[in-house]
Amino acid sequence: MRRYQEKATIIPKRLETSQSQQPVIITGSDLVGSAYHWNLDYLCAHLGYGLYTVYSSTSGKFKYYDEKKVPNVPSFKPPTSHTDMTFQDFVSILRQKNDSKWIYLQQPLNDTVGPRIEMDFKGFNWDFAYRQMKKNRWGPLTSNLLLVGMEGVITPAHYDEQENLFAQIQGYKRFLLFHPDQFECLYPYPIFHPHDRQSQVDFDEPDLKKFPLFSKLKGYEGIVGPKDVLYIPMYWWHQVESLQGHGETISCTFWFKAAPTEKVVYPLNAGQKVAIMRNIEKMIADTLKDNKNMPHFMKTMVQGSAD
Ligand SMILES: CC1(C)c2ccccc2-c2ccc(C[C@@H](CC(=O)O)C(=O)C(=O)O)cc21
Ligand SMILES: [Zn+2]
Repeated sequence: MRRYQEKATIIPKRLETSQSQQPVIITGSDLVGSAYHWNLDYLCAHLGYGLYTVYSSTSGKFKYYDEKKVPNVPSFKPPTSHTDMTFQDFVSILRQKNDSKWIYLQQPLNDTVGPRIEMDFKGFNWDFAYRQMKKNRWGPLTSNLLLVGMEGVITPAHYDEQENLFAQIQGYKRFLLFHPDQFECLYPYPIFHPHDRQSQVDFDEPDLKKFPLFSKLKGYEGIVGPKDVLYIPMYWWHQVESLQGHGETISCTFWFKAAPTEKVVYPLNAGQKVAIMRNIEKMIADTLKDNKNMPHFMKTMVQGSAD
């Protein structure tokens, strides 16, 4: 990933989250201590023969897209494809080291896994996870995603709408994180677009004519290795690269719903403004029914009141 900017703030290392919705790399939590022995052979032997969703990309970049929104953009060409296969098949493709084919397994950890994996899963440091949940007033845990990525894969810049404790089990991942207030430097796709929540800017070849504020982007950088847990606050943009030279990466995410907003306190924070922008954009799209008119309609709305 070409360095898009000279200096990035290094994500601080702590023993647990602070209540300030700031990213931290948590060390020593043993959140997934019972999975430190997970490697490809162990997972092959114990994950069972369920089918796993495996994404493939010709570019090494895995820009997520929402299949339900593809009809909204007739010209949309999916940048990745996915198939379901057994973990054993995934590992044999991974080991073919065919460098024109990049693959990335992502799969909710559910009850199809074998008894050994279930035992490891039950052995996670749930006490730590729930302590962070209570301390930060997050909502309930919604899912744990198992991720196995080929070295070099990149998940381009996007934000998620849940709080995330990202546990690294094997390999190294470089994270670039950006505060929600960097929204205008990252030019998200429209909500109705399949790439909703993703940045339109290609960090390797940024089109500064089309996206001039990208050069003003300021962010955080951190490398997570085995046993590290990164707290990715909701609405924070992140781009993730599985570092070359350290083999495949194995990660597990812990996604929590947002904390309930009791009393709205002014001034609103950047995350709240993103939520409001999303709600307004959804209302306009529902009212207009025709997504093509959205940009013009919203520009008219703003320019109309420019004077
Ligand atoms: C790219 C991929 C495999 C994917 C394809 C299709 C649908 C969803 C996803 C998805 C969701 C989460 C991640 C993990 C992480 C990025 C990373 O670690 O690479 C991240 O963004 C997060 O933890 O929030 C990765 C993926
Ligand atoms: Zn994400």
